[in-house]
Amino acid sequence: LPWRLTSIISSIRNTNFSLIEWPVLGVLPGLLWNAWTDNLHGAADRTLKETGGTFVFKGPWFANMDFIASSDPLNAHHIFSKSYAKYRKGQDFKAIFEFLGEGIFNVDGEAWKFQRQLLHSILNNEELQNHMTTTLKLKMETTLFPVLDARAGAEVDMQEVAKMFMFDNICLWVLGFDPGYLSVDGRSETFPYDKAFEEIFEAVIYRHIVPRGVWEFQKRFGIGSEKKISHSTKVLDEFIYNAIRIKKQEMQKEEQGQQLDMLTQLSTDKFLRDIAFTLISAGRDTLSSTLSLLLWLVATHPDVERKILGEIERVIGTSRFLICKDDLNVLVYLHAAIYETLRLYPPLPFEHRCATEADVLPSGHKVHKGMRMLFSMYSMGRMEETWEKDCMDFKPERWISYEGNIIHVPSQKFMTFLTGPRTCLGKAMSFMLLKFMVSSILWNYKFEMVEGHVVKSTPSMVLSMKDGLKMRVSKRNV
Ligand code: HEM
Repeated sequence: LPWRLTSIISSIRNTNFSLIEWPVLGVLPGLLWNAWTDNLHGAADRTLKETGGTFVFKGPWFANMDFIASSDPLNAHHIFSKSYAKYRKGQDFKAIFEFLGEGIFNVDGEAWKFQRQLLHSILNNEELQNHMTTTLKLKMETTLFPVLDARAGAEVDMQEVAKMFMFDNICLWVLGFDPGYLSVDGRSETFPYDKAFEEIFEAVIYRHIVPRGVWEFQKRFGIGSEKKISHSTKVLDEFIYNAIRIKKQEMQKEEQGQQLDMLTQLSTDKFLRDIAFTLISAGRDTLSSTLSLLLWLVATHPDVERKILGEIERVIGTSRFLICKDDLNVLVYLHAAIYETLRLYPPLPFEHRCATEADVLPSGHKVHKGMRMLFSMYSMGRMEETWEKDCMDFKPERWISYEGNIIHVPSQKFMTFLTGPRTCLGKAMSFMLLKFMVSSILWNYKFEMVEGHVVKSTPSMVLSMKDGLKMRVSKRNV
């Protein structure tokens, strides 16, 4: 064990990971787990910086675990755009993310094309977007603001509030009903969905760092994180299937016993479940993660807060909320602050692909067929080569041109929403919703960090704060 420990530590420090003697059944996964869990994405970032942006990880020959990790923009362009056909999600991705079923994140080829077209038209529908801002405003007025009023002066975990608030909203938009998770009475212990998502997203990281055979073995016998993932998937499935059943019954009633619409007829409950699960996971965590990280960054950068408030004042005037969607276009500094948050803290910190054939990356690294590619967006947002010497500073100004417009950064350099044909379909919508929420929240409430609270990240597929975001909230005199 001491020899292995030394070799593991030196491998982690060295530029090339070559772990030939991998004690597959537990020892190394456990060590790596402990070494990395404190700041997994930070550890990956440090290693990528030391290796010039790309390294090869060699697992034992029998475990099929070799992968290339990279944060190099040229490699990003190659993998996600130029040679896109050579890099697919692949069978490993599908197995790791099996809870997404046949949803868009998990499929390639024709199935992906079909869902992309379908979701593109749904997410860009103006009527739906207007409905979303209307319900969001209503939810802020009737739930979020009363919750913040009730807790004024007390310690509030704003990450938890953001998660509950986004979960209610996303269910309203995707499933058509509001589960009422966030309420003035506080968190309901009988509401297991938040925990279920968290357990799944943490277990996904585990599935990335242990050989497939190991977690499949654990899954078969219901051991450790695999037990949690199967329980959590069941909990969420029950919730979504139930919502689909109620929705279908309502539609049937509305149609007075006639046939349901074509899509509902064509779609099986399983297909609707996969799409709903995908949209809820795509929207809930990315938006709540950005919202809480932005609140934290604003609270710890008073100059940024002052500038955001100055800009909002010019648009909102004496009301509590933005009046119309067009007002959002004027909020350039807030737009830049959101970009800056997403650069330093991408809600989805890494991406995963599988090579369908042998290839050579622009960085010179050889790729063999079936090899996994892990791409760190977290590290990419912190590269001096792209973001200059002050890359670690939170500075929304870097996104604003001399003329006062948002500077366009090519997506292979700012990859928070990915680049290439599989770019996020919810980017424009996310900016709209975030600007609408953040402007109203910051205009009405002031947030200060609770003394001594340290913000740390969890080892999860979605960037999230380990001990929450403890803040003190007070009402502003608008
Ligand atoms: C700050 C917010 C968001 C960020 C940072 C973000 C980021 C991403 C990333 C990195 C991907 C690529 C994932 C992959 O290929 O594995 C993606 C894909 C996607 N996103 Fe987002 N997302 C955000 C919000 C949303 C929202 C609100 C929706 C809609 C409800 C959405 C819908 C989608 C869809 C449907 C895809 C799949 C695209 C495809 O595979 O062709 N996203 N997003």
